[in-house]
Amino acid sequence: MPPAPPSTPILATRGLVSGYDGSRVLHGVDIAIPEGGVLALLGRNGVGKSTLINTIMGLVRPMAGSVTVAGQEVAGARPDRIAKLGVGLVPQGRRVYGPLTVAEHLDISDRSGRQGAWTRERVIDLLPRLGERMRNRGDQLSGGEQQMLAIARALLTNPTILLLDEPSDGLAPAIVQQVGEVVREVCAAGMTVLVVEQNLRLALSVADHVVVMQKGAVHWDVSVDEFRRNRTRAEELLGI
Ligand SMILES: Nc1ncnc2c1ncn2[C@@H]1O[C@H](COP(=O)(O)OP(=O)(O)OP(=O)(O)O)[C@@H](O)[C@H]1O
Repeated sequence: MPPAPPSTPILATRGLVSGYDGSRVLHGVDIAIPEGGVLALLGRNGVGKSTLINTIMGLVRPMAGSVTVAGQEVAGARPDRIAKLGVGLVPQGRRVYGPLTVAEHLDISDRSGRQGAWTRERVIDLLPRLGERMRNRGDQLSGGEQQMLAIARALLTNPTILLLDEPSDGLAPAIVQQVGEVVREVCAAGMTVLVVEQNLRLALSVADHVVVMQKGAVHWDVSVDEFRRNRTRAEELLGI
């Protein structure tokens, strides 16, 4: 029997070059995630992790290279088109609007997102604290609650691929653990995930694959098991 053809990754970049005002931050990045895969994107500050996520989402315009979602080329497409193809973003810094209530945030995602299995009931079931805070404004929420809201908002758009940019940033250790549990549940539900995360323990607890970036390029692309076996190299690359 001939060997089965390699399955098309659901999210892939090839030779992706991107940056700001003509200056390059990404110098030809190749990543590929199979359906249901969870990739942790690691690297020191400023290597271009957020730039990669924002370029995939269409928020930063690529200068060259390709981004494909389920085989469809989307490099240079607008963020709303990329979202419609099933890419959801939990942005760095959460981007919660102070004057809007939790319910109003969720209404916006409900209206603008795709229909699917992530209903409001399911999302509140996953994030019960938000259910208790429905009438509270964004600026009345703790950092952890804002992060939960950012995750809820993205899930309500029913993505098939979720991009998470530093979900544990600035949170107390107990809250980091809660965020980790939520991310693990979302992954266990079969979501394809690309997560940028400084908290190595959290990153390795959710991911099956690791990409370490250096200076705008992929430096190391390995399974989590291989990463754990090369602890010294990992520490050297990440400066920990
Ligand atoms: N909006 C922007 N305009 C101009 N330069 C930017 C912008 N955003 C990021 N940069 C620059 O691009 C480079 C990569 O930043 P990026 O945020 O992608 O890195 P990162 O790996 O996500 O780092 P961190 O962990 O600090 O968030 C940095 O030199 C940064 O100053």
